[in-house]
Order: sequence, then C-alpha cells, then structure tokens
Amino acid sequence: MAYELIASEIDKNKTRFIERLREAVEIPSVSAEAAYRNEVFRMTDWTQANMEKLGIKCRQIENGIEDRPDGSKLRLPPILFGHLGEDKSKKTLLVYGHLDVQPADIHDGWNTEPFKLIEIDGKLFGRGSSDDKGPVIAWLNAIETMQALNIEIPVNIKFVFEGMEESGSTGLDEILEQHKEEFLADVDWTCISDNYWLGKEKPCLTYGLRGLCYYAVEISAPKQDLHSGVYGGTIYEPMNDLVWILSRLTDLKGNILVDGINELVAPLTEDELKLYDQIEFDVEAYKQDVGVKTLTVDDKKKVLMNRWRYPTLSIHGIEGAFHGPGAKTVIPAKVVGKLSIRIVPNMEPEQTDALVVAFLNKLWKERGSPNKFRAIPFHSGRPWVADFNHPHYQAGARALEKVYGVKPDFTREGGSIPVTLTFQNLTGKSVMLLPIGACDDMAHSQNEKINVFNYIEGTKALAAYLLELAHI
Ligand SMILES: NCC(=O)N[C@@H](Cc1c[nH]cn1)C(=O)O
Ligand SMILES: [Zn+2]
Ligand SMILES: [Zn+2]
Repeated sequence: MAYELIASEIDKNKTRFIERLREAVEIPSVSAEAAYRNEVFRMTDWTQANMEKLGIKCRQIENGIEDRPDGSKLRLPPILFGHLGEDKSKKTLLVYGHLDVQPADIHDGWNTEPFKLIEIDGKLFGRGSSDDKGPVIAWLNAIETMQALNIEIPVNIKFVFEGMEESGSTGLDEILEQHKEEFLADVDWTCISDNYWLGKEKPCLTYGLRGLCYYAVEISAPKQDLHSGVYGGTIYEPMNDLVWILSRLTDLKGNILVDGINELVAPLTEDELKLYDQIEFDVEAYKQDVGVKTLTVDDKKKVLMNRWRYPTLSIHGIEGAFHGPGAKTVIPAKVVGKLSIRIVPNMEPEQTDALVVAFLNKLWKERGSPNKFRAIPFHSGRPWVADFNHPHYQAGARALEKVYGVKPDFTREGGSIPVTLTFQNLTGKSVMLLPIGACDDMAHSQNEKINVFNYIEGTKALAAYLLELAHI
C-alpha cells in the first residue's frame, strides 16, 4: 500500500522533479577542467541546500589541494556528508553518488547544448543527466515523497557525495578512512546508483566493477611548434614517436600487448561461466546502439566477459596535437598521449603501473629517438566484486520487481567507481549498485540523456528499496 501511494505521488510530481534535474544539469560541474572547478563547488552547495530542505544534516569536509599534472595547484571540492535520522532502533543505509561530470562541448558533436536539460521524445538530454546527477537527485525525490506522505523511512540514511569521481576520486579514500569510526561505523549497507542497465527494458543489480589505471605518455623536443615544410625532415618529431608507441600497446582486436598484464587476470571458472547463461543481453541491439557492424567478439558471453572480467586498454586523446578542422601544417613540439587500462581481479594498480611503465620504457628504447620521454601513471582505482546472494541484493531485487514487474538481472559493469571497494572494506558490509539509467544513456559521450521513464521509475525504485530494507 505504502509503495502504491509513493508511486502515484512521484507521478504527480514528475514535472517538478524534472525541473530539479534541470537546475543541476545547468551547473557545469566538470571536475577535470580547472576553468570549471568553481562549478563543482557550486554544485556541492546546491546539493547541500536541497538536502537541508529535507532535514538532512549536512557538512562539507575539506579535501585539500590537488597537484595538477601540469605542476599547478587547485583546491579540491569538499566531500559532502549527510545524515537523515538517528534512530538507534533502525539500521543505517549509506548512499554514495557524485556531483561532478565529464567534460562536454557542443562542438564535440552534441545535438543540443550539453549544460541545458532538453527534453525530446521522452529523453532528457544533458551532461550528467544519467551520470550521475539524475540518480543523485532521484534519491532526494524519493525521500521528499515519503516525507510528504508521512510514510516512515525505515532506516537512517547517511550520504557521501563527492565532486572528483570523474577524475579519480582524489582524496576521498583518505577522508573516509579518517571518518571511519565516527561516520561509517554504524553503516549496515551501502547503495550506489551510478551505472546503467544492461539493456533498455529490464532493470539490474550490479555486483562487480572494473578498476582503472590511467597514464600519460609525454614526448617533447623543439622549443615550440614548427612549420612542417620548413623544418620537416630535420627534426625527430614527437608526434610520430608517440603514435608509433601507442600503436604497439594493443593488436587489432584490442588484446593488450603490454608484457605480463594478461597473466595477472583471475582464471575463468566453470561456475562463473554459467552465470552468463542467465543474463538477457542482445548483441545485435548493442551493435546498433553504438553504431558498429562488427565487434571484436560476437558471442554474447564473450562480449559480456570482455566488458566485465577482462582488462582493456583504451587510448583517449593526445594533448598538444592539432585537432581542429582544416589542415594546419605544424610539427607539434610537445604531445601527451592519454590512455587507461580497465583492470580486473586479480590485478593490483601498483603491479599494473610497474608493468605498463616498464613496457613503455622498453618501447622507447627500441624507438631510439633522441626526444624527451616520460611515462606517467595518473590515478587508479581497484576492481570490485561482491556477493550477490546477500539478503541486501534480495531486498534490492524485490524492490525492482515491484516497480518494473520483472526480476532484475545480476550484472557486472565495465566502468569504474573507485570508492566502491573502499566502502566495502571500511564498513565490512554489503555494497550494491542499483542503476536506474538505460544502456544507451551515452554517459561520457555526446548527447548523454536519461529517459523520463527511467528517471521517474528510478525514483520509485529507490523508494521501494528503502521500504524493502525494513525486511532484511
Ligand atoms: N559512472 C562511473 C564512471 O563513469 N566512472 C569513471 C571513473 C573515472 C576514473 N577516472 C576517470 N573517470 C569511469 O570512467 O569509469
Ligand atoms: Zn558516474
Ligand atoms: Zn562517469
């Protein structure tokens, strides 16, 4: 009965909830770019103000100064802690989310302004609409609805919202460690809504994430960019060196060629292989969503395993390279290649870094260029796998079945949320990912969106989950 009342109240408030998301998307809280850093602070303040309206006690924990790769320093956004309810007879849920977003520029190929929320055909387009502002606000919508209906929230809720997740969650682990006894000691479960369904129709609960190790490869020589017609043929060109190196990291199918990496991966067991049988996943729809005719592997299980349980290496960009329209004939003086490896059990970031740096140095020696070379490990995060047979997951599954009328799949996810394992280790309790967005939300990409359906039903799902926690 309580759930039906909540669901109908959420439907009535749909427009208002969309307006709330609009306000958040219009704050361009890009953590990676210094020019936007103040917007992450503004987004944190905005969130705190909205939480306080619900009676959530908030405080901002200072996170110190970031040493940027270019040698500059920048104040880190504070971590926002919140606390709703202090009833000793109730258990305590910890909710985590992030308030920062990936960079976005209309010139990257967006059809609409990335920092405006634009509704088209039931889809809410805008940077952060799905990753992760929509889910963060869905928590607030769910709590507000229960409060408006005087329906008791059966648990105390604690919140950790950060503003650096898209840039490696700098400083967060240390702050959580420092507040372990005072803030995390009574946490019974952690729930994170910051990933996506495997398809477009069926909800899922997620029990695994890949980790991430990020690198820069810096090559430089002349004091400034040079005319390629005037100087070409006499200069060892940094860009040519870099492209040569980057091309040696993977083969055509994406297999990682870095010595020793594949040997670190946990072997596939029969039991694990069987899990993939039960999962609903349409390879053809997946190809259509990403707009390709051919994948490196075509079999459903192999596609999922390559996304979830094997490491992958991606090259993200080259700083310093000419990338505008037209034909500039320049020899870039300094180029920095950016790449990352999604790491999986049993890979450790320290081991991975050592192997990658050694391999890059080996390639550089082989290249024989006189230019200046540096291989720099940036941030890293560990992979995470949890027990989905835990009663916490069963409560999540009951909630999702109530909202969507279907039992969820239990999935892993190829992306990374570095703090997930930290919560599991520091609380010693179950951590679960409960995504609300669809597989084609295009997080990190052009035209990121969340469907109105997913945002509104997702708000119901989080409320239903809060109700279900009473029955664990
Ligand atoms: N929704 C989670 C997510 O997108 N996480 C990022 C984390 C990250 C780490 N460094 C840069 N981003 C991801 O890319 O998986
Ligand atoms: Zn995210
Ligand atoms: Zn993200």
